[in-house]
Amino acid sequence: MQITETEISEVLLFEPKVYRDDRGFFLETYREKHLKKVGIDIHFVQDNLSKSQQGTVRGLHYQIEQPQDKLIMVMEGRILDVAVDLRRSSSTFGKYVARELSSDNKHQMFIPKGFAHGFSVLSNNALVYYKCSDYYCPEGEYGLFWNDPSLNIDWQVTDPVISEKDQNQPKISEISKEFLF
Ligand SMILES: Cc1cn([C@H]2C[C@H](O)[C@@H](COP(=O)(O)OP(=O)(O)O[C@H]3O[C@H](C)C(=O)[C@H](O)[C@H]3O)O2)c(=O)[nH]c1=O
Repeated sequence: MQITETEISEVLLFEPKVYRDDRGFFLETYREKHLKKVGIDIHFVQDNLSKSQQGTVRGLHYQIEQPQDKLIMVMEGRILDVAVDLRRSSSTFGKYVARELSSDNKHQMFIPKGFAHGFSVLSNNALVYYKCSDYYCPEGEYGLFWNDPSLNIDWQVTDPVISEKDQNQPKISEISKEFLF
């Protein structure tokens, strides 16, 4: 497993070793010791799987109560995965990391607590599987408007498919500090 920092150092890109042979391929999707090796001591308690059509944008979401670290991977298709820094004291507050994750490149993104997460679907469909270090807490879940001009995220999709909930999320400037990290 190759682990590299992104331009926001706490957001990491994981590149698993892929073993290919005449039958296909094998890779280990997760080993706790790989996180420990880079000083991350967390325990994932919930795994999620979502399927989305081309052009979907899911997010940007985060939990204040029961904040979640996430390890994102793509089982089918191609997404642009985005993490936005919502840590008020961070020098990269309001900045984001975006990486293409796909069933072809098998790359994974580790997104720690303190970040909002979202993704856009660049292929016909995308099956996105991710591990979370705390449980879903609907009453503690908050969102950030996907198309906030101050973030200026290029989701690489036209006419995005967005949930009504996500169309009505606040811009970062509209979020009061108790709903930030
Ligand atoms: C997130 C979640 C949702 N649900 C239920 C609640 C709704 O009835 C249904 C769809 O939920 P939602 O529309 O919030 O799903 P997404 O838009 O994919 O939300 C996710 O989008 C971004 C990309 C994230 O990183 C979060 O994990 C999560 O917020 O699943 C659950 O039962 N458990 C869960 O952990």
